[in-house]
Order: sequence, then C-alpha cells, then structure tokens
Amino acid sequence: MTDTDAGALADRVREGDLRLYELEEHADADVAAAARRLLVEEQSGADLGTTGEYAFPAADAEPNVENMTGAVQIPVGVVGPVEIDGGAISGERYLPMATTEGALLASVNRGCAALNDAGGAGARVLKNRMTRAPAFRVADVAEAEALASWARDNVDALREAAESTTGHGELREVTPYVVGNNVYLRFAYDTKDAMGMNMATIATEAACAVVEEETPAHLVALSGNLCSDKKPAAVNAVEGRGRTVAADVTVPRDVVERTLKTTPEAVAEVNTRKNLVGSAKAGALGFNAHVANSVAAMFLATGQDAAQVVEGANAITTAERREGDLYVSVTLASLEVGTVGGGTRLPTQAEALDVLGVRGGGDPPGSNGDALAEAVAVAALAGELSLLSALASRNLSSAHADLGR
Ligand SMILES: CC(C)(COP(=O)([O-])OP(=O)([O-])OC[C@H]1O[C@@H](n2cnc3c(N)ncnc32)[C@H](O)[C@@H]1OP(=O)([O-])[O-])[C@@H](O)C(=O)NCCC(=O)NCCSC(=O)C[C@@](C)(O)CC(=O)[O-]
Ligand SMILES: NC(=O)C1=CN([C@@H]2O[C@H](COP(=O)(O)OP(=O)(O)OC[C@H]3O[C@@H](n4cnc5c(N)ncnc54)[C@H](OP(=O)(O)O)[C@@H]3O)[C@@H](O)[C@H]2O)C=CC1
Repeated sequence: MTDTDAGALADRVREGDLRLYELEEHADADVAAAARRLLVEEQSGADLGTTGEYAFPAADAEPNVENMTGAVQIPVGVVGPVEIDGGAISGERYLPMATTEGALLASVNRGCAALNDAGGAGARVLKNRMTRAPAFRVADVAEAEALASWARDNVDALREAAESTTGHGELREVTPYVVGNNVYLRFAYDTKDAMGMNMATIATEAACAVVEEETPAHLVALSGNLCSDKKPAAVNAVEGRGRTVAADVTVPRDVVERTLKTTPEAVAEVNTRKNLVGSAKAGALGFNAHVANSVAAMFLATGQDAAQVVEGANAITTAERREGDLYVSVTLASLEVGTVGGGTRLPTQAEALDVLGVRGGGDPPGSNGDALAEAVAVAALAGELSLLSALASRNLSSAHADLGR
C-alpha cells in the first residue's frame, strides 16, 4: 500500500466518481481503509493514525464491517485460572475479558479466587434455542386461529424447508402467538456452535415461503420482534434464547470472610434487598448486580455480537446461607454465543477462544458453543460474588477510586 494509492482513491470519492463504500472494488481492503481515513480526517480534523494501526489484513474483516477505516483497540486481560466443573467445559481455565472499566477484572478475579477456594464452580447449559419470529398479517382472528393451528400441525413441513438451508441448524419448535389479525410464529433452532442469527434468519425465510404458499397469511416482516433480538424482552427471560445457562457454588464461610471480606449472611441480605427487591421495584428484567459486565467483556474478547449483551444481562442471581456457608447461583436466560461465524474468526478474538479451548466447531457440534456459554456464566458468577461482597463490606466506591480512575 502507498499513500498515493490511498490518496488517488480519496480523490475519486471527492470528485463524486466513487462512493465511500465502493473502494474495495478498486483497491485492496487496506488501501481502501487508508483512503477512508484520509477523507474522514479531512472532514473532521481528527487524527486517525492509531485507528490505522491494526494487526490483521483488512480483507479478513470484510464479512464483519462495511466502510472500514481501521480497528478499535480495547484492552484485554484474563481472570483466573478458575476451576470449572461444567457439562461441556471442565478443568482450570483463564477467562479472557476486554473492557475499559478499571476494577472489573480485579473484581471478577477476586470472585474466581473465591470459586477456586470453594473447589470450583458448577455450570450447565439448560437449553439451546436461537429464535426468529416473523410477523404475518391475516384477515381476522378466525384466520389467525386457523394459521396458528396450521403451524402446530405442519411443523414437519416447516422443518423440511428450514433445514434445507443449513447443514448444522435443526428446527426444534414453532410457537404461534396471536394478536388480533397479527400472527407471530416463533421458530426455535438448535444452531450448534454458531450463535445462529444469520442461520436462523435464512432458514426461517424458507419456512415462511411454505406458510405463504399453503395459507392466506401475508409475511409482513421476517423479524416481528417476538424473537426477540437485541431488545430487552420478557419472552427471552421466560422462554430463553440462545443458551440458557446456569452456574453455582457453595463458598465456605472462612473463604467468604478471608477472600471476600464479608459474611454469608451479609451477601445473602444484599442479594435479597438489591438484586431481588430493588430490581422488582425498578421493573427490571435482569435481577442481578452486573452480569452485563462479564458478558460484555467476554463478548468483546471472543468476537460475539456486542448488541446481544442486552439479552445476556437477562439473568437472576440467588444467594442463601447454607449450613453457615454461602450458596450463590446465577442463571442467564438468554445468552447468545457462538464459536464459529460472526466475529469469532477475527484474529484476536480467535486467540481468545483458543485460551478457553473452544475455537471453531466442537465435537460433537454444539459442544464448543455450550462450553463458551458455561465459561461466561462462571465469569458472571465470579463477578456477582465479588460485587455483592464489595457492597456488603462497603468498599465499592473505594475500589473504583483506587483502581478505576
Ligand atoms: C477491587 C477489589 C477486588 C479489591 O478487593 P480486596 O478484597 O480488598 O482485594 P485483596 O487485595 O485482598 O485481594 C483479593 C483478591 O482479589 C483479586 N485482586 C485484587 N486486586 C486485584 C488486581 N488489581 N488485579 C487482579 N486481581 C486482583 C485477587 O484474586 C486477590 O487474591 P490474591 O490473588 O491476592 O490471593 C474489590 O474491592 C472489589 O471487587 N470491588 C468491587 C468492584 C466491582 O465489582 N466492580 C464492578 C463494576 S461495578 C459496575 O459497573 C456496576 C454497578 C456497581 O453500577 C452495578 C450495580 O448497580 O450494582
Ligand atoms: N441476519 C440477522 O438477522 C442477524 C445477523 N446477525 C449477525 O449474524 C452473525 C452470526 O450468525 P451465525 O448464523 O451464527 O453465523 P454465520 O452467518 O457466520 O454462519 C455460521 C455458519 O457456520 C457453519 N458452521 C460450520 N460449522 C458449524 C458448527 N459446528 N456449528 C454451527 N454452524 C457451523 C454453518 O453453516 P450451515 O448453516 O451451512 O451448516 C453456519 O450457518 C453475526 O455476525 C451477527 O452479528 C446478528 C443479528 C441478526
């Protein structure tokens, strides 16, 4: 790449000869990104020198971004290694987390220390269903009822159409919802190691063609928001979406006192009054302290779709005294993760998946996706333990004053 190449390309955009998004058709992806930086620098006065210093060929990111100018670098660290006794992942693992929030990794790391002193964390995937719910228009409620019945009776035909588009996805359920003359069919797939939103969308479009052929229904929108993707929604909390996954631990009293600087009773009280009662009064969907922190940091590190932190934070934390010790669990209802596809193929994200030992397709398919979900749940559990403890011992603000400013 030379500046002249990028400069000449930028000139063609200035002259109206090329659109900003057409540059890859006329130069390699790195030159195209450099030309865009020139144009953005000129228009904004910003210096994009650091944005342009990325460590992979821009062409590798072509499936992941349009109008690329470079890459954002987010600090990444690890917590652990933490002992995990999961259904799909077991043994000691470092957990990679990317964030700009000082004190976050220290906190989750402290939680991991407590988990290790307690003999490790348990974790299990409880359900695996990625959903897409198209919206259909029908004439009236009688036709709506008929469509809902038809869908229940014709799951095999819908499955055949949907699964013709994918070698890995399996259609497991089709659940109809009726609102007046609107019908939503919530298609639920086992997407194996893929997060599965592209896969489920393509498969559902094929199934919708059958619905339109066989019934009077008119497809209004392939996504009708009952899916529900990238929005806070009770349907995901109740029915689940992606992986429903839980992690738990019983922390001996002496570990709570030594590592977490508090008592089982104090943590249980904070959890009840904050995570349960406080969240209820707030009208929250997530009844937890900061599950979003662990989910977001692991999503960024491992190439997940960042917008789906919305559903990932849909979690309930429980804490109770158990024979003088502290039992804590966290259940994430709708954790959308994958180890193939999306951002997982980018170089640093793939390296983070290697740290966990879950890059690519699992054997059997789906096992790597399950393992990643369990690792995220354990990070969330560690974060909950540590933050609840910090609140119980009244050192939240001092911790952030020391580490986060
Ligand atoms: C900061 C601590 C951990 C200190 O906690 P401490 O108990 O004073 O620390 P310590 O020096 O005694 O060390 C205990 C263990 O913590 C870990 N640890 C300790 N320091 C580090 C460090 N620098 N880097 C990595 N790990 C660290 C480490 O595992 C260490 O064990 P060791 O290895 O020494 O045997 C504690 O005060 C804490 O966890 N505070 C809570 C902070 C927190 O959870 N922040 C999360 C973000 S808050 C937020 O975003 C959401 C919020 C709060 O608004 C949500 C809501 O409304 O609740
Ligand atoms: N389309 C949409 O509406 C939305 C898209 N997204 C984006 O979708 C992307 C994620 O979609 P997703 O479908 O996960 O990924 P991809 O679109 O990257 O597709 C992944 C493909 O990998 C193949 N594959 C290979 N090995 C495996 C395996 N072991 N398990 C499962 N699949 C395997 C499958 O092909 P095959 O199916 O042929 O078997 C699968 O369809 C992200 O970039 C996200 O940002 C996010 C939200 C909405």
